[in-house]
Amino acid sequence: VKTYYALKDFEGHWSVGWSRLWLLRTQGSGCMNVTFTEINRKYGSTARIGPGMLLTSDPELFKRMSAVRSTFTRGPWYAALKLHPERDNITSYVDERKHGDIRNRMAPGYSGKENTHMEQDVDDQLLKLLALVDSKYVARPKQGIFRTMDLSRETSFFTLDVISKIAFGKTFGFLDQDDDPFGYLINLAQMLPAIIVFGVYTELMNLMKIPLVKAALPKSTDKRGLGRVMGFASERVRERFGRKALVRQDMLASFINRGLTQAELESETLTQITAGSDSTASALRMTLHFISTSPPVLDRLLAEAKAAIEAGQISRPVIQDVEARRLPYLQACIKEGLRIYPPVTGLMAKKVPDGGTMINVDGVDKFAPTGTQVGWNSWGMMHDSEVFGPDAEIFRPERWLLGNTSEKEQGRVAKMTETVGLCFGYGRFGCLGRGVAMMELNKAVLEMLLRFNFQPCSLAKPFHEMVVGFYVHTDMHFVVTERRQDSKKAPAKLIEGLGGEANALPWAYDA
Ligand code: HEM
Repeated sequence: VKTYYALKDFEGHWSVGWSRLWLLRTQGSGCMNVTFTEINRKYGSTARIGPGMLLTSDPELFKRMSAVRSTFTRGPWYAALKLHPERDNITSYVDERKHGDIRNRMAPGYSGKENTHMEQDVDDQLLKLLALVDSKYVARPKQGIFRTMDLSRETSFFTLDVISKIAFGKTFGFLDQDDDPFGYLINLAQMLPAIIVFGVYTELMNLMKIPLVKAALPKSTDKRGLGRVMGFASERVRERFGRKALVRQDMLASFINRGLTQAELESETLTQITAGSDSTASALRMTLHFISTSPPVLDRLLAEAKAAIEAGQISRPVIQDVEARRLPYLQACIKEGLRIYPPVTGLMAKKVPDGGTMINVDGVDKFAPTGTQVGWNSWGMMHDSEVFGPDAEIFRPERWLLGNTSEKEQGRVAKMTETVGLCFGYGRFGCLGRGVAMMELNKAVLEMLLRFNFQPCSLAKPFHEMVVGFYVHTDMHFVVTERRQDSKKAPAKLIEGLGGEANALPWAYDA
């Protein structure tokens, strides 16, 4: 009764003041993003979703909670992100001091400033992906070759190989084998729902101390799944220690230089892989999906790219990150892809500090007591028509281009840009891999579309989806054909605005 009354000012489903079952059912439904968005639309920008638990789609509250000097802390929800049986990792530390310390030591490695091979490593993996698509998946009907490609798998293989290459200097080999030899993706799809249950019933984390449960968790000696990937990462870590230690200039080297121990590294590398691959893969596949199913958008993007190639502004065979950031329409497409399908849908719940706090819900101040957790509704935030316009449900990159130079218009685009940046979190919890992710998207979106035409096999059901913090996409079958390189010049009206920084999302998070 006390818990119920503590949050009585906040509206929500009738049961959520008393029980966590509604939250568990919603999170397990496979479409929690949609239900959460309905809740925030119906009950206010911050609504109640469980005893002691709120949900917000309000960008201002989200920024206030994550800001560098905010007194909000991570809520118990974060403990569910502990993937290793014994050790925490950067995403799971609830203790602010420990999180701050490890973050400070890991940020330089993630930023790429100490990793001189990073861009070349991304290029190499992209070229491998392009060659694979060309040799194995391009349909050539005139030669009687009909085949399809599962974009969900290939995009995951690409981001997994990129992250392993830039992190440890060696790829997992997903693209080489064009397969998931470890059963990693299947195992991840099984683990994510468990993380959701632990996020709701955090006390269940104690089960991990039971030897039988502990034995079932992924470990580096496993032959398959997440454990096999952990094993691969552990081997790479081991190579850097001892008498004949391997010396390389990459993320791992940067972490070691900042004093991370072998044990810390083994736990962090698994997080690096899961945080760094799935999010970017889903952004890439969904952006490709939306562009290739919107012919006017595709035409305009290709026109911009071809004009830039003709003007010598794009390196071949792979565009450089800095060049991509100067293409306004490419940037608009990438931001629109992140917005329409924000890659992280987990609650990332922050905790109200001692003394409680006032939360403004659509103009009305409401009191949230100490310890209340406030979860994030990323989908609702990115589909907010107040910020993104009345057509927020539609993929329309044009919304990111300035209609005129008035202050009002600049303010509109600046507000959207700031809000879409929240896809990566904010402030002291913001994504450390944002620069890497943007580099992958800048290159892969353009180079894939310059070479290939993608046509979904089924327009009625282009893919299967399960939303469990990340997205598990399967059966995303496309017919891929070679794009004819015609030399016709692109119409000028499609390519205006080249040059400058194109309002790109910043290269790296720099607080
Ligand atoms: C489009 C791709 C990506 C998106 C949308 C994304 C989004 C996020 C979000 C929402 C958070 C948590 C924010 C919070 O707790 O409030 C996060 C944290 C993090 N991400 Fe990403 N991420 C992406 C790609 C990557 C990549 C490629 C890497 C690694 C190279 C990475 C590494 C991390 C790390 C290490 C953290 C934890 C930061 C901390 O706890 O201090 N992410 N990301």
